[in-house]
Amino acid sequence: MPEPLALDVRGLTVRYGSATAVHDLTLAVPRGETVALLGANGAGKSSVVNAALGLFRPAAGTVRLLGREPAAALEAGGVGAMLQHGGLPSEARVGEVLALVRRRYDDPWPLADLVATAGIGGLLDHAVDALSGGQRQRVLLALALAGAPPLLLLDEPTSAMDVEGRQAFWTTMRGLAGRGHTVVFATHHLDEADAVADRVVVVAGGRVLADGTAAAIKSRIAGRTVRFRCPGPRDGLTGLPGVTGISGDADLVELTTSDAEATLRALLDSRTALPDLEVRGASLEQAFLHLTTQPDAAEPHATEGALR
Ligand SMILES: Nc1ncnc2c1ncn2[C@@H]1O[C@H](COP(=O)(O)OP(=O)(O)OP(=O)(O)O)[C@@H](O)[C@H]1O
Repeated sequence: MPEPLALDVRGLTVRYGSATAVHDLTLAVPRGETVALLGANGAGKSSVVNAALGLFRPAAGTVRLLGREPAAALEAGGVGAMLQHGGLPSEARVGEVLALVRRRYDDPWPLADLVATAGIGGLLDHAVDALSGGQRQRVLLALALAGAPPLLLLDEPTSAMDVEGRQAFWTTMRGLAGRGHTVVFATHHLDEADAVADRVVVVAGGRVLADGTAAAIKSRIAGRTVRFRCPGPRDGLTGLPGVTGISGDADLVELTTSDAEATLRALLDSRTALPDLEVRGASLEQAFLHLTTQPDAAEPHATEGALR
């Protein structure tokens, strides 16, 4: 018998009243993968995570976590979750909550290591009501890890963390992935997805728009970007050979081009200087915007699984 998938979502449809938030979505995550769910606000990421955790009964479709129904997988301690609006009991101290949750498991994550891994050493005596947003997320991480679960489902786990907290968090996740844990996380931080995930699933309108490595998704944008400092007028830049788009701020211009060489030749012919010139491949952010702003971005025929 092959090992069951860590996360096996088939034909998932989620409705809130008459509105359909997730349409017939299928997502298969083998054990050991780190998968990022990307999507704009309202794309359906939380709905997928919450349905995967069995928090409500979907309108259609099935979910299996580690080969079991969500409730059974959670009961068995196989799944750790961080929800977007994850609650903590009020009027308790962090250490008390952690002890309570660890007691649920036969073989909990050793306390000292758990505290160090989640970076909450200085918080154990703090009242949960007095935690900052980022501290709260670290405590929620510790609770999610308390049973040393093979599967982690994380909904925007770093949204309230500062840069240092985010870096520490992803170092922890990389360590877990290296030890064979499966990590599925929703995020708006495309840099995190690019740096951490083996696989990126772009969701729009409750459907999978693209599913592949960050490199494969970036390659969906043909061409490269040409950047340079340009405080003066930008007339004619969009008409240069190869240029498919223009962005940037007051000082810096960024041209997307399907033919960087032709664009550069034309720029050098027309300008005496191109200060701070850089030519780069497309970023995941550009690919994401490109994918999610296509007119047919959320139509049923979108390219589910096309990159795998
Ligand atoms: N409890 C609910 N009742 C009604 N509509 C809901 C509910 N939860 C989500 N929705 C709607 O379902 C759609 C998908 O929402 P969801 O929260 O899954 O998106 P998301 O990708 O997680 O968004 P965000 O990045 O903003 O967290 C949205 O249109 C949202 O308004």
